[in-house]
Amino acid sequence: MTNPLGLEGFQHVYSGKVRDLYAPLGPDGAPVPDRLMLVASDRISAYDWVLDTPIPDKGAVLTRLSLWWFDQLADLVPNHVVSTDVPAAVAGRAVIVRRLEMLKLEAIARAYLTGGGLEEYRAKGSVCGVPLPEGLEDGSRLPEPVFTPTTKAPVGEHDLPMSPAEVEELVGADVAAEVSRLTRAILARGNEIAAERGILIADTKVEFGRAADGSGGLVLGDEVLTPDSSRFWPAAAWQPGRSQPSYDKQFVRDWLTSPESGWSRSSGEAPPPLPERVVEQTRAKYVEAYELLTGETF
Ligand SMILES: N#Cc1c(N)ncnc1-c1cnn(Cc2cccc(F)c2)c1
Repeated sequence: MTNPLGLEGFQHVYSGKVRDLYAPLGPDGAPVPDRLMLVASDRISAYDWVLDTPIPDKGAVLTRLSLWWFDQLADLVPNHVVSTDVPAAVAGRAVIVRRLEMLKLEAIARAYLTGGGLEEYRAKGSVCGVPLPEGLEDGSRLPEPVFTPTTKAPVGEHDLPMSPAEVEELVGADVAAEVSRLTRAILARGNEIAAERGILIADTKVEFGRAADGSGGLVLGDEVLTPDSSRFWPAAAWQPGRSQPSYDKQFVRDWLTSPESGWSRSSGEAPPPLPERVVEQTRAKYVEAYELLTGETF
């Protein structure tokens, strides 16, 4: 398996849209059994495309934000973070984590109604089997966060909504209830903190695993409450009844859908490279979100 970043002592395991997974190698050249390294790239995706143009520092900003959230949530749930002692080539945007047996589901919670949840609500008056009040619109705040899990689809396929019964069949009733409780609690805590700082987190996707030896309970893996795993909205612009502007991707979306880009979503062609001003505006939004939420300077 090729090693895209040429990281000595690491074996490339998997590449997602914007992140990569590596296995640290031991002195014998074999993967260290209970460790992985998550690397966040500067890649950005929009309209289901990974864009050609990187956003400088995006990987580092989102890594630092996720680490900060793991700390804010440590009283709620243990996490997989081991250290940030990583190769210089990925310093600041990679994390050494405990290797877990990951649950085969995307644990999603929604605090505001939009996207796929809104579509289901409009069709059924409920989301993932949870009845919702009448009269909700795009962007409506839900009475409390709703657990709306999906499958982890193979690459190139779409994740599918899971009913409570399907989650219980997959992981058992007790673990299903705990995953639901924790996912909703993480989003509620995230919004308690973010709303004070001008950001609404409409929904979020987290991943849980269990220690490989089966000991202990659920461990929070992956990344947590970043603009890549969650919908971030500027609180000041919140207006139910329309599509909400994205905190971090609106400059990209606006340019790609403007005549200036010469691109059409329906063309099936890859989007063109982003102009430098859009790159700089987008980088600034990631840094702004990090600094507002954490109170730290990037
Ligand atoms: N986190 C975590 C994790 C863990 N602690 N133990 C075992 N497996 C995983 C794991 C497997 N896939 N992913 C998703 C993912 C994340 C980051 C980059 C990617 F390319 C892909 C996470």
